[in-house]
Amino acid sequence: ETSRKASFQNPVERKLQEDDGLHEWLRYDYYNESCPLAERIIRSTVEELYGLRPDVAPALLRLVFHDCFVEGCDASVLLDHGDGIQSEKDSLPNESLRGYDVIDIIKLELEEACPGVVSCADIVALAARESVLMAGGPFYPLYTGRRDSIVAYPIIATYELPSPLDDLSKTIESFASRGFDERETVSLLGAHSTGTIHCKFFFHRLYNFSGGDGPDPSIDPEFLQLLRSNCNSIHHSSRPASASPSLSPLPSSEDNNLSTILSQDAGMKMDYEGPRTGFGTLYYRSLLQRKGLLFVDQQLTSGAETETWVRAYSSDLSLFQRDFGLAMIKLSNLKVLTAPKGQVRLNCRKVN
Ligand code: HEM
Repeated sequence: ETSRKASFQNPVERKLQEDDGLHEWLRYDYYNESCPLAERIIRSTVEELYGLRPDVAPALLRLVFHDCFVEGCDASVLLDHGDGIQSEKDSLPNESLRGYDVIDIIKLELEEACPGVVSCADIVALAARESVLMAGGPFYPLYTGRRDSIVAYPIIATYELPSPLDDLSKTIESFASRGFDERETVSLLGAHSTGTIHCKFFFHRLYNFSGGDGPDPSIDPEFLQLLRSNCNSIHHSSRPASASPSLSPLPSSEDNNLSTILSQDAGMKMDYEGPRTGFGTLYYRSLLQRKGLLFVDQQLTSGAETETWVRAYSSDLSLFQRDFGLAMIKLSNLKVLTAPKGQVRLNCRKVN
């Protein structure tokens, strides 16, 4: 047992061990005795829900990023406002975060099978892994044994989650502050191969970019026309109606053009060239064709090192899949809480 732990020991474990020695560690199959079916239940529930609503996959993938980036993978993002909790859900970067209802469904299934055993933080990490598979990405092994926080961090969520308007150096700095190098950062953004980006997040690039007269010059001209027409069409909504119930309402419409657009909930599917046909390569190829949706995406081609990785991933799917899997493992292990810290919430939206 000792040698097994030693050989799997990663920096997170080492850090935890140094802290006090009382900690349990994350390990593979943490629930193998307490809830042997846990991982299978999570997999089958995600698969089933994906069959009904394929947009659960991008929702859950984004959720693990927004959870882990803010004080670690502790399900703090799931806590509702109230009872002394100021929720992270209300912070600006989490405005269109979705999937809370999906986590509730998975949690219910697990509570039925093994009450009070499986943490919400593990559910978030494992559900994201299954979502990556559903979206056509790689499988990656994950440790389990994360515990849930008893607080939320709305200020950190507001100021430390990266913005779609960030330039490359800001993005690199932000990911470096969580231990990711440029290669890992480029691979993680490959998550933008799937899901929907609403016009409001790239609208600023289409007309008076950076206070100038014209559009963002880094956008391919034909693609610009496509984006403009997609975001201007009043009746257009690329999001199927069934996908919206857990979305925060967008700002109410006023008479000016921008608010009309915001209220229309219009957006672009990131896999607009076809679903599941290359989680990864297509995203990077589109960046090379100057067809990135978010400013932050397109910026990856503006630095020598990041551009090298964009090129590499655009042509080598297995390299991308390997790097993406490793980066997701690292993301899913950020600053976890292990026993005796934290708790296993009974309801993911509330502390016990
Ligand atoms: C610089 C870093 C990042 C920024 C600024 C960023 C920003 C955004 C924005 C603005 C959206 C659009 C949301 C909407 O229209 O409702 C989005 C969507 C998404 N992001 Fe990111 N993101 C970043 C990194 C990541 C990472 C690291 C992951 C996962 C590993 C991720 C996964 C996703 C997914 C899957 C979606 C689609 C969500 C959906 O369809 O509901 N993002 N992101």
